[in-house]
Amino acid sequence: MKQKICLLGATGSIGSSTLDVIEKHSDQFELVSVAANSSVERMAEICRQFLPQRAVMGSEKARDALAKLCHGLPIQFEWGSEAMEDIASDDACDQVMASIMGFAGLRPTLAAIRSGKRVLLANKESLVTAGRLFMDEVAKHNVVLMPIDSEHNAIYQCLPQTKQGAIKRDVDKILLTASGGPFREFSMEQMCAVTPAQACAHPNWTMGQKISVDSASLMNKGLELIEACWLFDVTPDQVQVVVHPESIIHSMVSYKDGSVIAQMGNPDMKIPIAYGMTWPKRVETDVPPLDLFSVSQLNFEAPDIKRFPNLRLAKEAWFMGGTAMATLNASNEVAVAAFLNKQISFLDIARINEKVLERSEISVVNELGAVFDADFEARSMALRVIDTETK
Ligand SMILES: NC(=O)C1=CN([C@@H]2O[C@H](COP(=O)(O)OP(=O)(O)OC[C@H]3O[C@@H](n4cnc5c(N)ncnc54)[C@H](OP(=O)(O)O)[C@@H]3O)[C@@H](O)[C@H]2O)C=CC1
Ligand SMILES: CC(=O)[C@@H](O)[C@H](O)COP(=O)(O)O
Ligand SMILES: [Mn+2]
Repeated sequence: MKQKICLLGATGSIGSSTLDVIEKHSDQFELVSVAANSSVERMAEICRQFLPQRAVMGSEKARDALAKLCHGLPIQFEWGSEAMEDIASDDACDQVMASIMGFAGLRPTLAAIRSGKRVLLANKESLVTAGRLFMDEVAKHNVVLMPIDSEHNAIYQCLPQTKQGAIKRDVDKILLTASGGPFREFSMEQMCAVTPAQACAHPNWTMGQKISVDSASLMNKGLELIEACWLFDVTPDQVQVVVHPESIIHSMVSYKDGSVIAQMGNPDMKIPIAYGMTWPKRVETDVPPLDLFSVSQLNFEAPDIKRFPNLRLAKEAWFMGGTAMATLNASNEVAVAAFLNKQISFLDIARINEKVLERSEISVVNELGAVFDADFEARSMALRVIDTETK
């Protein structure tokens, strides 16, 4: 029986790598539903090639445009967040790739969890913002949650495996690798004037714009630190961020006997995606095998939180607890969008995040509404800060 896949964020970078894996292993996988926001032409190509049963867009206008481009295809065209939740929980699928960018991915990812699907989690923002509630739902519905983020997938691979999944046993600490991004060696003065194009030019990975900017500001590592804490039930004190500019080691687990187990490979998301889709088995990918002679050297250094304060802010948000992580994430999403629109400078991103985190009221998260309220408030505050500072 083929595994039936629902692909949320089909038109993005993770979406595209997932489609490559599905295509290469079409004897094992079938794409049954897809969702994206507004990239109608790319979605039309996907629909023509894979003929999913259902395709959902972010707006009615985008849905209508897609339906027009795909006229005659036996596909149900829909729009809106409820339809996204519906395809993610539909009986027609077995696995959901959660690869919508940002907080917008939270509701459909939770819908997938609540309906017991295998969840392939790329959308780190949903776990970072909803944290404990998210993990409680995973436990309640006995869901296989496969981390797709390369570092977390690596950590998962480095842990002892059971039929239920990886377990944390005899672990001393997690070594979370970071490339350091395109500005690893830049001074503050140099970072003042960097452009969105420079920030999006990641040295090792080809990714969407938002996560690329996050990598450049080290917010990606901050989000990943929180992500690791929720996924592997550790605190930031048990996670050491290690800058490793080559992105060959994707993370490591250090055990109490002094052993360190690392997962390595060429930096290509098809590896963690295929692993998540086929676990506990492995399948071939078209990623070239790692040639250590051509890599030649692996380097390591400590992160510099003075130049990259977002990493510190993420750690602080974890210790503040409650809605602090949703607040920081929302501020960052707004600030990154403003940077990409050339409204603010690169260094303003962390400044805005710090102000919003400092000024926001942090509350306990007893139910999902608290997360959505914090997200809304922090977005409004971030926009106000940007508005005042750019006048
Ligand atoms: N790219 C990578 O290598 C990695 C990515 N991740 C995570 O995976 C997620 C996706 O990243 P990436 O693929 O790079 O991002 P992209 O920007 O390339 O793609 C984002 C996808 O999400 C869709 N989308 C955005 N907003 C909405 C919305 N409101 N409703 C529905 N769909 C929406 C986009 O649709 P449209 O095209 O129509 O806008 C697109 O399909 C992020 O959370 C990121 O942190 C994690 C590890 C690695
Ligand atoms: C591919 C992936 O998982 C990204 O999150 C990547 O790790 C970004 O790299 P850095 O944030 O380490 O620069
Ligand atoms: Mn990552």
